[in-house]
Order: sequence, then structure tokens, then C-alpha cells
Amino acid sequence: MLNIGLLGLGTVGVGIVQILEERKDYLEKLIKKEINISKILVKDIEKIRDVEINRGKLTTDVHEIMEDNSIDVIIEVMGGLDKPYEYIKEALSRGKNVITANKAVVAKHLEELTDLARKNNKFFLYEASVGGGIPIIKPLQEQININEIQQIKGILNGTSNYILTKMVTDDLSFTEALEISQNLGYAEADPTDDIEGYDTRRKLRILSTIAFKDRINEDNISCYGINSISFKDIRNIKNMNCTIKLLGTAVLNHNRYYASVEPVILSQDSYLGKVDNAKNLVSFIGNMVGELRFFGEGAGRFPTANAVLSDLIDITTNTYPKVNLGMNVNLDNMNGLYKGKYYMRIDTKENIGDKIEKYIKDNGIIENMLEKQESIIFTTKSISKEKLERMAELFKIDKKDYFTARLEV
Ligand SMILES: NC(=O)C1=CN([C@@H]2O[C@H](COP(=O)(O)OP(=O)(O)OC[C@H]3O[C@@H](n4cnc5c(N)ncnc54)[C@H](OP(=O)(O)O)[C@@H]3O)[C@@H](O)[C@H]2O)C=CC1
Ligand SMILES: N[C@@H](CC=O)C(=O)O
Repeated sequence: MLNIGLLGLGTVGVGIVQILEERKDYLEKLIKKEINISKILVKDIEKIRDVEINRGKLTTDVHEIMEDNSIDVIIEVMGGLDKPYEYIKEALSRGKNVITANKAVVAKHLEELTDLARKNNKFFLYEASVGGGIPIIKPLQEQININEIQQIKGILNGTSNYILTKMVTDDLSFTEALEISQNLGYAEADPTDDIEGYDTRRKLRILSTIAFKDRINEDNISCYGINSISFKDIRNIKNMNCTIKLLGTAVLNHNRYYASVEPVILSQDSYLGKVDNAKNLVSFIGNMVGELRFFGEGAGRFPTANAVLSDLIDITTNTYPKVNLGMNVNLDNMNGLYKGKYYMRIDTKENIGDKIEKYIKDNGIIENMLEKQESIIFTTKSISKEKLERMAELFKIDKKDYFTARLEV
């Protein structure tokens, strides 16, 4: 019998229960064991659930799960940071395998939890933490044994991609599109993580650490979100026959790398430009294999639960590739030297438009002026993004009053 302790019965937890029910016979034949969800940790036992569940399995006391020696695998899909970290650590220390979809915890404690799992001869797997239903962690773990990975790039957040898609194609407002993506179960408990780019940054931190075999922290990744984008930006982007995506990019060149999360203006015909709604696309380039692209649902109940259960099968059939985290190559971060061409809109108050225009001309920033009315909108020459940030600071422009996006056209 394979006994599972499930931490969380929300969007993803319910998906796990439903798939396990639907595929029970097949999966039990495959792993040659009966599968049983022994206990489920929730916050509120009385809550009405999206799935029929034996109420006796629900508990608000995690000790009931941790101290149950018959439970072999803990699946953590509760979200949050401190509690799940504590529970995952305890589970591994007690000799239980752990699967999580929680990128916040994985991003913060990847090395420690991987080490702890190794010491206890257990698995710590987290396929669902990046790219929702897309298999990316396992293929990457397989490829790093043969390849030097030179680049990771992609759309890694379903919520922001859904919002941008709906703003571009259906003229929805940012708030309307965010609300729908929350109702569809894509957004984090605090959607700031999605729209400020933090969720993408966590995923890029996980992927780049595995790919570059060095610890790339969230702090090593520059991060800009989409929360100040407006209809004016969408109109301008469409006028360029382009679209906009929130991209995570990490590039390694010898011992130097840069890593960023930022909105990027792309041609509508580019492969990333065509990734719509909550879909994600992740690509990595290996020196032997070339570019590999992975595309699919980046969020949502069943795709995410599917990724969790792929880990479960790997644990029970012992088919996961040998994990090779971090060789301590001490890579140098070159973010400060990165340059690109940018689109920028500043909503000018108190008549500072002329001063800003003079500043961007005097400092060799501007390439083309697109508009100069109540907003000043322009594209830049190849510059570092910090230059634009410094200008915004100099003119005391509030973050909500300007928007920048890198031009990749
Ligand atoms: N939704 C998605 O598309 C994806 C989510 N993820 C990750 O999966 C995890 C779960 O996400 P999701 O299912 O959307 O989250 P939900 O908010 O829908 O569900 C969270 C569940 O955990 C329970 N829970 C939360 N905190 C506690 C606590 N302190 N003690 C006990 N139970 C608790 C809740 O209990 P109750 O029901 O009683 O409130 C709820 O059942 C997150 O880490 C998320 O980032 C990853 C990829 C995609
Ligand atoms: N909130 C996340 C969920 C999956 O990781 C997203 O929108 O991508």
C-alpha cells in the first residue's frame, strides 16, 4: 500500500484527488501497489469542497500526518512559505518522500531540501513548481548530464500571460483579466507575486540553478512586472504589429551570466508571441542538443496536479534521473552590464514632459518619440534598464505612472 499525506485541498489538491480516483486502477497496476490518500491537511474542515471526500481524512493538525509512520509520501500543495518549509523538512527528516508544487519554498530552500533528501535517501521532487503541467525540471535534470546549458528563456507565469493576452486580444482591462484568472485558479493567493514578476523570478531561479550548476538566487535576477501596463501601451504595441509577454531569461557565457524577468515586446509571429492565455513556453539551449522547447498549460487544477503525479510515479517506480545540483562553479553575475532597446511610457504630471524630453536627448537615451501629450512615450537606443530607472527616480515619477518593456523585434 502507498500511503499519501496530502497537505492542501485547494485548486491543485482537489485535482490530485480527482486524478488519483479516475486513474486508480491503471496507476495501481503500474506501481504494483494500492494507492491511498491517508490524511489531508486543511485550514477549515467545514469548508465545502469541489470534490467528494471522506471527512474523516481531513485534519487541521499536521502532527497527525507527520507522526503516522505508515505515510510514505507527503504531497505539499498548500502554498505559503514558512509552514510548508517546516513541514517538508520534518517529513524528509522522518524518512518520507516529498513532492511539492510550491515554488516559493523551492526557490528559497532548494539546496537545503535537496541535501536533506539526499542524506535521508529520499526524494524531494518539485516538477509542478515550474511551468504548471509542462515537464521541464525532469528533462532539464536529464540534459545537464550531457550538455552545458547556455540559455533558458520563457513565459513562466500563467496569470500574467492570461492578463496580457486578454488585454491585447479582447481589450479587457488589467483588473478584469486578473479577476478572471483568479477565478480560474491560476493566480497565487497574493496575485502580486504573479503581476510583479516574483513568481516568474522564483521559477527562473530554480531552472537556472539546475541548468548552470551554481546557486542563482532570486536576488541575482533583475525583476520587473506588468502591473503598470495601460491601454495606451497595448495600443502602441499593437500599432507596431507586436505583442507583449512577461519573459524570464537567463544566459550563461563562460563563467558569466545575466538573468532577468521583464515585459518584452515581441513580433506577433514569433514563437513566444503566439503563446496565449495561461499557456507557458520554456526553452533551453544546450551545447549538444541545441534548443529544446516545452509548451503547455502553465497553471490550473489538472495540469498542475498532473505534474505532481508524474513525480509520484517517478518516486514509486524509482525512475527519476540522478540529481546533480550545484558544482560551485562561482559564476559572475553580469546583470549590470546588460543592455537592450526599450519602450517607455511616462505619464507626465506638472509639465515635466519638456524636461524629460531634454534629458533623454542629452543622455543619448531616445531613439524615437512615439507620443508627447499627457504621456511621453518613446523607444530607446541600446541602454541598460537601470538608466531608465535612474531617470524615473530623478524626476520622482511614481512606479504606477510609468511602464517599460524591452524590445525584442
Ligand atoms: N493553482 C495553480 O495553478 C498552481 C499552483 N501551484 C502551487 O501549488 C500550491 C497550491 O496552490 P493552490 O492549490 O492554487 O492553492 P489554494 O489556495 O487553492 O489551496 C491551498 C490549500 O491549502 C490549505 N492550506 C493553506 N494554508 C494552510 C495552513 N496553514 N494549514 C492547513 N492548510 C492550509 C487550504 O485549506 P482550506 O481549503 O481549508 O482553506 C487549501 O486547501 C501553491 O504553492 C501554488 O503556488 C503551482 C503551480 C500551479
Ligand atoms: N500563479 C502561477 C501558478 C502556477 O505556477 C501562474 O499563474 O503561473
